Amino acid sequence: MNALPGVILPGNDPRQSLRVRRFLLAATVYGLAIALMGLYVRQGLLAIPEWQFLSLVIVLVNAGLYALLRSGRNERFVDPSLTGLQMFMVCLLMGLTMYLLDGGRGGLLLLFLVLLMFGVLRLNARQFTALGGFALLCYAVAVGAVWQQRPEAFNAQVELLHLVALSTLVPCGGFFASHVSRLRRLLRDRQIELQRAREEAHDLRVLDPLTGISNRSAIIAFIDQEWQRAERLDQPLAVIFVDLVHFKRINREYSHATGDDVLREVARRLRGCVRDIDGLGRYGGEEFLVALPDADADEAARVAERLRSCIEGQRFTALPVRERVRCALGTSMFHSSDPDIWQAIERARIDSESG
Ligand SMILES: Nc1nc2c(ncn2[C@@H]2O[C@H](COP(=O)(O)OP(=O)(O)OP(=O)(O)O)[C@@H](O)[C@H]2O)c(=O)[nH]1
Repeated sequence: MNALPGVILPGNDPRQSLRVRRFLLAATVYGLAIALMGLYVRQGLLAIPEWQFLSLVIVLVNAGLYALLRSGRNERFVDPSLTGLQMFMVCLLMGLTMYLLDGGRGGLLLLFLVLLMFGVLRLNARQFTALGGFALLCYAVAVGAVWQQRPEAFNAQVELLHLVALSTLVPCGGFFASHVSRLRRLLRDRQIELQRAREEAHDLRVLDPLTGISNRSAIIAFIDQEWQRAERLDQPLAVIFVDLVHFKRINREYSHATGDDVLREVARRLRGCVRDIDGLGRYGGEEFLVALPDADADEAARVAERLRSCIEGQRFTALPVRERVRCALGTSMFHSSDPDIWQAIERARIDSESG
């Protein structure tokens, strides 16, 4: 079965693959029906040319459906699983088979019922009831035609029983279809919830809850990755250490909540001052790190000045007009002689203290 993906099944699309798998299962049942018809031929209930004709029609219908699914053209249909179309073909093929048989319709009818039950997997109760009604109609038309044209091949009592048995499929299948479609909805809701929970867990893992930018471990991981890339491509990598000066006083004079607002606003301004490819993270309480891939020392100094004016140049709405937030910035370049990223970060921190 492992060799199937890519050859018989579309290997790169799990939903298409599931549709083709389901189709192949139904095609196997058709294969069984053709084999069973061979027994009918031996019993004299079906003529050889009619068996060949039925087999050819079944093979052509299935080849067409497979080509639609495998080429991806099914995606253009309202229901890309083609369940409605497949069920429609089941009803027509069942009608044709029942018409051509001279007796023993019950046995093959069972296999067609199995094929109809595939509809339960995709159709809702209303659609399945309509399908069951259409199946009944096809059967009734087929045996009605036998009664008209070959009365010797028609047994009223048996056909009546078949029709009654077929009619029980409608409510039973409808019940299963509604149950399965409820389960499908439930599964979809659970998948959405799971996806949301995954995203939240990811955010909790990598984002700083106060500022929404990368947390310490995420910015360190980013720098580590960029450092390896810079080494490989022989490109420069700069880091800027940003420390808010006397932040303790802001907390003390205007409250911790005001301090939080200032930190959030600082993070927002920093984000607005760097490129999308640059890394920005909260390193500690009032300390931030900015990583600049492919930036040399001059570029890092220019960015540092821009960051300073972003923070110091405008007032913070959480603070009185006269109050300004000051910052100390330090820059550093990563060297290939550094044993790890911490040396460059430490150099930037020391640089911020001396500045
Ligand atoms: N509001 C708020 N304050 C924080 C947060 N994290 C750390 N701080 C505060 O930041 C201050 C950091 O103090 P220090 O390390 O002495 O830094 P500073 O007061 O800016 O002094 P210098 O860096 O030496 O200029 C402390 O008062 C912490 O309580 C936070 O999430 N929210």
